Order: sequence, then C-alpha cells, then structure tokens
Amino acid sequence: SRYCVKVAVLCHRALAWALRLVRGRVCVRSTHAFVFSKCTHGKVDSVLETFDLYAGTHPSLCISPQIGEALDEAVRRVRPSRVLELGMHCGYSSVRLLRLLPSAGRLITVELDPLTAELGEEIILVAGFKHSQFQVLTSSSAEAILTLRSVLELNQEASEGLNLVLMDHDPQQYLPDLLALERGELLCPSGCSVLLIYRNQRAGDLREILSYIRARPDCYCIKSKLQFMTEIFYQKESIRVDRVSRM
Ligand SMILES: C[S@@+](CC[C@H](N)C(=O)[O-])C[C@H]1O[C@@H](n2cnc3c(N)ncnc32)[C@H](O)[C@@H]1O
Repeated sequence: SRYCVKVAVLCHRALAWALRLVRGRVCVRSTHAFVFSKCTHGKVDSVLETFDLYAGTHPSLCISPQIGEALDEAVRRVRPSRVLELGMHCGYSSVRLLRLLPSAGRLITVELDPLTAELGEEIILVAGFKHSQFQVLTSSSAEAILTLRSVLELNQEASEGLNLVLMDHDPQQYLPDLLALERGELLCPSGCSVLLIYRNQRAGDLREILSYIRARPDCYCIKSKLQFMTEIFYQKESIRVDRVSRM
C-alpha cells in the first residue's frame, strides 16, 4: 500500500542520514562551508550563532548549545590558563572555549582527520583568534599526548600543567588518554577539571573510566554528572593534605 511505501522511504532516508552522520565526511565540509560563508568574519558570537543555525537544520557532530552552556559554566568557574581539547572537528567547541579564556590562556586542540583539522583551524581564525592563543595538533589523541610536554613548554618540575581537558573524540579512548595524561604528569597537580562528553552513545561507554575514577579517591572525584557531560576533578593528594594542614 501507499502507506508502506512512505514508511519504507522514510526509513531509507533515516538510514542514509545516520550513515552520513557516522562517516562525518559530509558533515565537516558542509558545516565549514555554511559557517564560513554565512558568519561575520572576526565576530566570535556570529560564528557561534551560525554554527547553531546550521545544527538546527542539519545533522551535526558539534556539541549542542545546551552542552555548550554547561561547558561555558565550567570554563568561567575554572578560569584555566592551559586547556586541552581532544576532538576539534569544525572548531565549534574550540571557539566557545577560546572566547572565555583569560588573556594569557592557551588552547591545544587535537584532531585525527587532516581535512577536518584544516577546516576547523580556519574557522578558529575566522572567529578572530590568533596562533599565539591556540595550536592545532593533527594526530590521534594518544600521539598528541606524547608531544604535549614540549608543546606546552612545561619544565621538569611539572609545577604547572593542564587546568582543563575536554574529551569529545572517541569514548573508547577516554580512559587510556586520561591514564597517559596522568603518566606524563600533564595534569596540573593543584587541580584539573576533565569534561567528558557523551551523546548518542551506547550506555556504559563511560563505565570503565568512571569506575577508575571511583577507585582513585586519593586524587579524583566526580564533580557533576549531567545528561551529556560528566565533569571529573583531579588533584594530587599531597597538595590536598597541605591545604588541610594549613587550615
Ligand atoms: C564529536 S566530534 C568533536 C566535536 C567538537 N568537539 C565540537 O563540538 O565541535 C569528534 C571528533 O574527534 C575526532 N577524533 C576521533 N577519534 C579521535 C582520536 N583518537 N584522536 C583525535 N581525534 C579523534 C573525529 O575526527 C571528530 O572530528
């Protein structure tokens, strides 16, 4: 019947849409083309509004404006000077982060796919940010983390490190990457917030990393658990003890 044909056509369209979304290829080029051609260059707010406009009518891998607000809240509270973003895509979350960083703040953002990295970097420049404020590393998160010490120009004492990490790349990598950041002493010992994004993902994707966090109460706690974002907080025990004993 005509009804069955309509349902079949709709299912076919939905499947094609989901496949395109998963592959992400169409998404990157068309998101970039839309934002680049429609926003006012040099105006951060216009860049973000144009991204939101695009996501309102097209499938998009960018974080939603709701997650964006939760991200803004964390950045305003933490006031980080060194931020690491894993999974840059077209630069939407990078621009959101950069616009709230203090003047000496710096963002290192990592993107696996070279074309995506190139297009995302262009959008960050279009938003008006300079290479003194951000750096794009085109590699897997695991490889990028190995080079971070020299990228961040950290000295051996590691008195400084990352104050904020945004993970929005591959949930399978969240735990291995956190362990690598810890091993490399790249997280600021006096405190680092790690934001884990998850959406459309199988339940339980974060189970592993959260059970690791719960097993390390000496230096980790779960600060907040929102529908699409969990914030964990890292702090070295020695510093906590110092603070308590000084009180
Ligand atoms: C969901 S998108 C990120 C969206 C972005 N944070 C935003 O809100 O605009 C995930 C991105 O991570 C990249 N990616 C996936 N696995 C990665 C890995 N292991 N290392 C670095 N980037 C990765 C993908 O190519 C994709 O562009």
